[in-house]
This record gives sequence, structure tokens and C-alpha cells, in this order.
Amino acid sequence: MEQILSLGPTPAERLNRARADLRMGLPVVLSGVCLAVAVETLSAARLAALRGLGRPVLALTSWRAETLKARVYDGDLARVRVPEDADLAWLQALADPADDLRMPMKGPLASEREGDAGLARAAIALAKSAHLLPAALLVPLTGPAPEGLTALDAAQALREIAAETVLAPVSAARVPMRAAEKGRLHIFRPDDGGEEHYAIEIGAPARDKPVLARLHSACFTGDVLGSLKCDCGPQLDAALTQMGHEGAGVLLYLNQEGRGIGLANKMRAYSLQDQGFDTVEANHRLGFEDDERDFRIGAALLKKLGFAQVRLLTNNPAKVRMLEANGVHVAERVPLKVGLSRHNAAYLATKAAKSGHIL
Ligand SMILES: Nc1nc2c(ncn2[C@@H]2O[C@H](COP(=O)(O)OP(=O)(O)OP(=O)(O)O)[C@@H](O)[C@H]2O)c(=O)[nH]1
Ligand SMILES: [Zn+2]
Repeated sequence: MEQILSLGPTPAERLNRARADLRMGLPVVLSGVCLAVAVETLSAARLAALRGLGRPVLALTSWRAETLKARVYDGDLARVRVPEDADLAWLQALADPADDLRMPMKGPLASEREGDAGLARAAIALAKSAHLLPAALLVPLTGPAPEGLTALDAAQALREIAAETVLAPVSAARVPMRAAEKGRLHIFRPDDGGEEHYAIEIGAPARDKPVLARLHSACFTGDVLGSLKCDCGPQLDAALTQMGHEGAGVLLYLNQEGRGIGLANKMRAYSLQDQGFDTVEANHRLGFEDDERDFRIGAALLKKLGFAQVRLLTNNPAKVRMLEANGVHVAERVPLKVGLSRHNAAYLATKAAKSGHIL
């Protein structure tokens, strides 16, 4: 009996299923009492079906609510009442700031004050971790949940999302690179089937001395396209080149595109930047924090590879603090200032002014 039971999904596995469901536009059951669906992927047909069940409420982060002038009674989020005549376009306009400037008036909006915000909080956290816009529609269930939907306990889901990802090595092989011939790429995979992360080891760095290290967050536009809007591409190059020259180092390539909001949301942020908002304001207008990355992953990977001390290539003091807080000693911060262009001067200045980067 024990064995049959253990074949079922763990809470972490269920959570990953829920992410996939939300990305498809399927609702998930929260704590057995409501259905939650991401606004970004919601279809008109599903909205109609959900309306048949009860009165929906739209969960938005306090950042998004602030822009929309919706009252925030729940600290980090607001639960906005959905009027009888509101259609899918109304919901989408509240979730997505793309047309805010063209059509600023969406209200007046009324927010729920009574009751528990825990379900809404879990729904928003789920949408974020699925790299969708942080906006979710919640509908209370009066009867049993529809068959076949993924069911989660809201409090447990929030704990799982906040928990540290456990990564296991999957495979590794030699990859000689332009910048460093003695390269080896290691792939790590979380046990819940989530995002994989990579480590590139240059040479054979000693484990008992501080290793030259770089924690690089994925940037498709900078790393692959050579975008001039940021400094990621040149930083990646310069870090590998320095490791190549010194003959040893480790670069973690963390799949946390767009400071953890995903590439689709990053392009939404870029469109807002074209409307005049800076990189931090754009994240906030979308409903995200400035930085949604889980910095613990970097520390965990370094320790897994046997490195307890680093000389960290970064201009971001938050990375230094995070490593120290998670058991990796930063013996030295090595500045990494490359790739300044007229396209990214304002972006780098904003990071220095608002995110504490050292220019
Ligand atoms: N949301 C958002 N993400 C961006 C933007 N520009 C770049 N990014 C992302 O920002 C991250 C930059 O990561 P890093 O270079 O590792 O980190 P950093 O915090 O700048 O710190 P250091 O480079 O180490 O000094 C990447 O995930 C990029 O995809 C932007 O305008 N908006
Ligand atoms: Zn970049």
C-alpha cells in the first residue's frame, strides 16, 4: 500500500503540474475551495464557464494595483471585484499594462477587504513562477471541484514556491571555448522537473582556495543576439576570457531570464521602456518586484561543485550578500565593467541609482 501511495505526485511535483496547467489556460483548484486561472492565458469560453460557478475576483500585485488606483487592503496584493459586465478584454487590460497610456481610465475599481487573501497570494505566486503576468482570476467553489484539475493546498504551494530548489547533476562534458579552451559544462536539474541551470568550469580550480566565479543570469537578447540594451553579452564574454587567462574559474549560467520574470515578460518590460519607463518602473508596472531572481540557486550550485570561497565577478552587492548569507565566502569582489553603449547608459545608471549596483 505504502508503495502504491508513493507513486503519486509530491507537493512539489503537483506545483510544477499546476504551472503547466496555468500556462495552458487551465484552472487549478486551491485548498478545495476555489478555482484559480491566469488572466494571461484565460480564454473567453473558460471565462464564461467560470462565471457560471460564482462571482470572480481578480488578484493583482500591489504594484499593479497602485498603477490602476485600486485599493490595496492585503499588503502585497489587491483583490479587485469583477463587475457583471466585465469581459475578457477588461480583465486583460487590468493584467497587462501595454495599453495603460493609451487607455488610462479603467476604474473605478472596488477591492475586497474581508476574508483571507492567502488563496489570491498563492494564485499570484503560481502565475509568477509560471512566468506569466502576475494576475489571476479566482472563483469560489460551491460544490465539488471539476474532474481532472490539479488541486493544491494554497499555503503549502506558497511554502513550496519559497523553498530552496534542490538541484542534482545530470550530465557533464568537455566544451572547448573561444575564450577558454579547457571548459567543462555541467547540467543541473531540480528534482521537481523545473528549470535546469548550468555550470561552466574552466581548468581545474582548486577547491581549497577562492575560485574566480561569475553568477550570470540568462539574457537571450544580450547573450545570443548581442543586444546593446544591456551589458550581459560583453559581461559573459569578459568573465569567460578572464577565467581563460587565469586558467581557472567557474561560471554559473542561471536560467533566470529577465531577472526571473521570463523572456515574454521581459519583452513586455522592454515595450514599456520604449514608452519612457526605466527598467525598474517597467517591472513594477507589470506587477513584478525589481528583481524576482532566487539568488540561493547560485550558492547551492557553488557548494555542490565543492566551492566554499569565491572571488566574485560582479557589480551587484546583492549577489555578494546573498552568497555570504548562504554559506559561500566572498573573499573578493572583482568588478566587471564592460559593454557600455549609448543604448544602455541609462539602464546601467538606473541599476546604480535604484538597485545598488556599483558603477
Ligand atoms: N526585467 C528585466 N530584466 C532585464 C532587463 N535588462 C536585463 N535584464 C535581465 O537582467 C539580468 C542581468 O543579470 P546579471 O548581469 O547576472 O546581474 P546583475 O544584477 O546585473 O549583476 P552583475 O552583472 O553581476 O553586476 C538578466 O537576467 C537579464 O535578462 C530589463 O530591462 N528588465
Ligand atoms: Zn541582458
